[in-house]
Amino acid sequence: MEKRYSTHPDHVKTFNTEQLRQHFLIEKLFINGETKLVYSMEDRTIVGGVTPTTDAIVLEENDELKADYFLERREVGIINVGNSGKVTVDGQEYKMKKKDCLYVGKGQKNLVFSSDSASEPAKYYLFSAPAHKEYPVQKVSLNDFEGDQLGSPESANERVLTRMIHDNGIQSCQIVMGMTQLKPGSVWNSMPTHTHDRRMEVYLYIDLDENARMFHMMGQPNETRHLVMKNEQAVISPPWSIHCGSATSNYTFVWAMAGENKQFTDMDHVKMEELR
Ligand SMILES: O=C(O)C(=O)C[C@H](O)C(=O)CO
Ligand SMILES: [Zn+2]
Repeated sequence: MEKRYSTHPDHVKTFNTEQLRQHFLIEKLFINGETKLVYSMEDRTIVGGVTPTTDAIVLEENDELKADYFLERREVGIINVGNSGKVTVDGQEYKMKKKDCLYVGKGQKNLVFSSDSASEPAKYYLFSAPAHKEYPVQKVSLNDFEGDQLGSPESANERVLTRMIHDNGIQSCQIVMGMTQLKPGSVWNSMPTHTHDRRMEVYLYIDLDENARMFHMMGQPNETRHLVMKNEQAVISPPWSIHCGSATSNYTFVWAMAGENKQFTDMDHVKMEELR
């Protein structure tokens, strides 16, 4: 499991492009036939990609966790961003279409991931955080929700935000997770921007054309930086950092947070005049 340490905002100011990418960007999450896991010290979250092809993949316990099994002290939100497949949780099978979301709580021992087609595999995006209590396994599909209509075509940020794991949805200890879909012609996400010192966040960009690029913004509001990202790449946002971006075409992104306040609306909005 790859490890990423927490960073101090004063240190991040000194990073060049490569250092910024090493600390915050997750370039390749989905590798055919493999599990890729990144342990971030930001709220002790784990970001992962599981891409089963011919054989099913079992989510193994990891030596770094010093646990008997992966979810001994953790919970996980799983969103399939690839083709259809199945996830089996302690013998119970869940069919997973693209953009279906499965929450698996602390204490579930055996997670097995498979794809319906080896040549067009499912791609399971995982976001895990420490958990103190067991919550039931639950599955939802994107079309179970209407979503919140945000932005406007005039501001190039017309989008539908869907909360899946949150206070009034699937219950969890720490995880808040969902996705935002940008309408054609709209390219800006999360503007006006915000921070939330109470929790970290990860954005995974999907449905982005192969030749399109995302210019993801991060940093303290008065000291911003950007990362150029491609489809299916993820970026870690420390609690003190803004997180927003604009791409050269529309896209979808999965957002996932963990920390001490699960209220989605707990955000410190940044005034445009503060941005530098
Ligand atoms: O489009 C948006 O705005 C978002 O999706 C914002 C994220 O959900 C977020 O950053 C929540 O804290
Ligand atoms: Zn946020």
